[in-house]
Amino acid sequence: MDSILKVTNLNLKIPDRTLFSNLSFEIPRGKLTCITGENGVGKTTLIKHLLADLSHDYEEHAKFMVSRDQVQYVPQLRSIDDEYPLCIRDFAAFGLKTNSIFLNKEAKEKLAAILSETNLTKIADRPLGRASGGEKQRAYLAQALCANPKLLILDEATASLDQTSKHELLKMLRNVMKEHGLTIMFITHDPELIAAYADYELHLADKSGKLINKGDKN
Ligand SMILES: Nc1ncnc2c1ncn2[C@@H]1O[C@H](COP(=O)(O)OP(=O)(O)OP(=O)(O)O)[C@@H](O)[C@H]1O
Repeated sequence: MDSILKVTNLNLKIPDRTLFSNLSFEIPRGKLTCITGENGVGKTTLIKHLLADLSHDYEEHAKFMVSRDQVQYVPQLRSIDDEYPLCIRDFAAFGLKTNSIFLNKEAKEKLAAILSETNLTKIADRPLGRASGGEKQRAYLAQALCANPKLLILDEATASLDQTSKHELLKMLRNVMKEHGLTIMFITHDPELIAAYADYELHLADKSGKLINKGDKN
C-alpha cells in the first residue's frame, strides 16, 4: 500500500488506563480515511500523540512520509465567540506562509482561489464571529489549505452541522483532495458520511485498530 503514515506497535497510556496496545495501521496516500470509534476510545489523543512524535522526529512507532509543516490539523473545538472581529478572508490568510501583513500578488491570487474553492468568496469580508457553523468550518478548511498541506486531519468537523452543511463540507473535502493532491484523515461518528464519502475507515476499538476498505469514491 502507498501510505502516508505507518504506525507500528504503538502503546499509548493516559494516567489511569491504556488507550492503545500494540496498535498498528497504515493510512493510504491520496485517499479519505475516516477515523471512527466510540466516545473516549482515544481518537483525538492518538492524533495529538502522532503529531507530537512527528514534531520531535521520533519515528520508532509512527513514520510519516511527510514533514510536520506539510500536515494541517483542524481541531475539534475552537473558541470563536460572536464578537471575534477578524473577517473570514484575513482569518484564512493566517495559513499563508508569509511574515508580511501585505500579501504579494501571488499570495493574493492563491487566497482568492482557496476562498472560491471553499465557497467563501461572497462572505469573505464578514467577521468570522458572525459566520454560521458551516461557514466557520469552511473558513478553518480555507486557512488549512492556505498552508499547502499534503495531509489534512479534521477532528469532528461536522459534529455541530445540519445534514445539508455536512454533505456540503464532505463533497468540498473530496474536491480539494483531488485538486490539491491531498490525503485526508477525518474523525467522525457519522455512519452516513462514512458510507458516502470514505475510501477507508480506521475503526478504533479494544485498544486496537482495523483499517477497512470502503470502496474508492469519486
Ligand atoms: N491529558 C489527559 N489526561 C487524562 N486523561 C485524558 C487526557 N487527554 C484525554 N484523556 C482521556 O482520554 C480518553 C480519550 O480521549 P479522546 O478525546 O482522545 O477520545 P475520543 O475518542 O477523541 O473521544 P470523542 O469521540 O468523545 O471526541 C478520554 O477518556 C479522556 O478523558
